[in-house]
Amino acid sequence: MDMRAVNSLNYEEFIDLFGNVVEKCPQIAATVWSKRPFMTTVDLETSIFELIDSQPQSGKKGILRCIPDLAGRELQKGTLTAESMQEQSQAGLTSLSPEERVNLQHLNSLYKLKFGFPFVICARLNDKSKIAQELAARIQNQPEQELHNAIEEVKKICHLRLQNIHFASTVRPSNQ
Ligand SMILES: NC(=O)N[C@H]1NC(=O)NC1=O
Repeated sequence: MDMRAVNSLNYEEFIDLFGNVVEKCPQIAATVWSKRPFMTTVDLETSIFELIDSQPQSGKKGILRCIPDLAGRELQKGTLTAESMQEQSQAGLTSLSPEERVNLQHLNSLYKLKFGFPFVICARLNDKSKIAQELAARIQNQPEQELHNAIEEVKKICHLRLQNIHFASTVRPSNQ
């Protein structure tokens, strides 16, 4: 990523580019814009992670509550963000058998009932069977441990989304 170009973006352009690196939380990009200049993508990522970590428990839960369920209502309705759609489809969640879908949705509901936020996992680093396994295992955790786990997954998703933006802006067709 050309950091000079990134650092010269006004806040509207910055939010356009980075507003969804944390799903449906453009306020995070809007806040870290004030931390410019960033030397590297890692520097930008560190600012985002520090902001997430500095949130009180209620703020962390708020971030998690903006994330759509895996194989949930928004996938069925076709209303996922482009990023989320790509991630869920890469993990095989768009081609579940009816039994797999019912199982995932059932566990998702139990998880939400217990913790008050959705089950979050970086879909691109897992596949549908690993996701179902992790969900069944993590639902056993204590609330504090699980809030920590879920936030760490948000950071993995954010890291990969930042990398996508990085490559989209640095890789050019070979004939240019
Ligand atoms: N609930 C949940 O984990 N959702 C997501 N994970 C991911 O990688 N993309 C998502 O939409």
